Amino acid sequence: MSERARATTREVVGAAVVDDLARPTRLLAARRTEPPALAGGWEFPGGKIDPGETPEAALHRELLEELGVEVVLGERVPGPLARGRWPLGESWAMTVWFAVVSRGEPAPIEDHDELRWLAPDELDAVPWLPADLPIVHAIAPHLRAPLR
Ligand SMILES: Nc1nc2c([nH]c(=O)n2[C@H]2C[C@H](O)[C@@H](COP(=O)(O)OP(=O)(O)OP(=O)(O)O)O2)c(=O)[nH]1
Repeated sequence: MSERARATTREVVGAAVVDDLARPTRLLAARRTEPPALAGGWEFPGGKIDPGETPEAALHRELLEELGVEVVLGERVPGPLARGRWPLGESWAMTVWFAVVSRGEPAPIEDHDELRWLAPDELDAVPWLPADLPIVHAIAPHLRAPLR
């Protein structure tokens, strides 16, 4: 990453929403509706941090706006950049937390048109945004096969 890109890195937060923080068996994926270049790609719900907002507050706000849920945040999914963030192209970086829903039922209210709970063997079943693939692969070993 160039010095210029580093100087202008924009901060994004995302949630790896799972069914259970202690024994996760499913990961929630959300399909974007915009912008056109990203529409149809699957991602971690979340978004940009507003000025003056903490990353955690931004994530709670985004999940309420986008999915209509309150969550409890767990550990971060540590990425390769400073402060454990994940690169999103040249000029964006995303911090990702495991999260579990504490109130409400996730629905594609804003910015998404479909949600899917993915079991470990379904993680590759949706076309993730390219930058998200390494994050999905980092999460995969944490997911256990659901009890049937
Ligand atoms: N939220 C989210 N954004 C991602 C992911 N992967 C990825 O490349 N991105 C990109 C897409 C966008 O360029 C940027 C985040 O923007 P966003 O559109 O989600 O942010 P926002 O909800 O605050 O949007 P807005 O208010 O500016 O419209 O990061 C991901 O997993 N989750």
